[in-house]
Amino acid sequence: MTEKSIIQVKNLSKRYDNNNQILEGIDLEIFESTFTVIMGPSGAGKSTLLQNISTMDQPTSGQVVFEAQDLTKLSDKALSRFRRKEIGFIFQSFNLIEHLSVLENVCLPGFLLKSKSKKQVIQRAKDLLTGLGLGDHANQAINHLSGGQKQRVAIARSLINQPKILFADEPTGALDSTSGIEVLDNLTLNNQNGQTIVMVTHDLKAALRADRILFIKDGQIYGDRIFTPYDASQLKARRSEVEAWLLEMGW
Ligand SMILES: Nc1ncnc2c1ncn2[C@@H]1O[C@H](COP(=O)(O)OP(=O)(O)OP(=O)(O)O)[C@@H](O)[C@H]1O
Repeated sequence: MTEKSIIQVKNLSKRYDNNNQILEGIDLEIFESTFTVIMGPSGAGKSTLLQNISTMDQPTSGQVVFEAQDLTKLSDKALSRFRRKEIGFIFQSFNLIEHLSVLENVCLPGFLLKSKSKKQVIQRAKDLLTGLGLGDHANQAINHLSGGQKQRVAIARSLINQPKILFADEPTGALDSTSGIEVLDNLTLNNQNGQTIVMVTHDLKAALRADRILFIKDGQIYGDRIFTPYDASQLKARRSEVEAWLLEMGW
């Protein structure tokens, strides 16, 4: 695991309008090229934490620092550019645009960022789709794809602008087991190539891919454990190790 910090979360709290305190005084660092998984009981605040770290939502108090900038202080315009340029996001429900083709979906964030020519964006999109086994589907309509294919399109879209961090909220939650494994294999491969990933999941198979697991309980970080990087040949031993720790956490 590298020790270069990419995001620092300082004393972050989140309270919704109905006044419930969801997250309380979270301090956390995410390190470059790591694969961090966030687990914990339903309603513990996992997605809220992900949304607040990734700037999809604003904390009630505290800081989220990225390259010496406090993201909670950015203007809407700066925040919007930050999101396009520096982060990718994958959702359980894919969030693809149904009336655009596969290729158009993947290219869209690249066209919006405008840091590369259209030709370069299209070429990168095609390369990403090929790498994800979707090279032959570029011109297909989204609604002709399976769930697993849709999630792989979403991965390609999330990577189009070479984000510093990829956030994923239950990316395998709506998939059958085989498609889920394909998506996890793609995420693992990207991580092995240096992509920093932070993923919320309930799925033990997904959690096994992590080199760090945060366990959230009652809006706080209850457990934070480093594991060796994922190695498919050591799956059985890893499963026992992760499962034992999660049981200790009360999973
Ligand atoms: N926009 C919102 N307004 C009010 N309360 C909210 C909002 N979003 C989430 N909550 C509440 O915050 C708490 C934490 O929700 P969150 O989705 O972060 O939990 P989670 O750990 O991801 O749960 P799950 O595993 O069930 O998805 C829950 O009680 C939820 O009802």
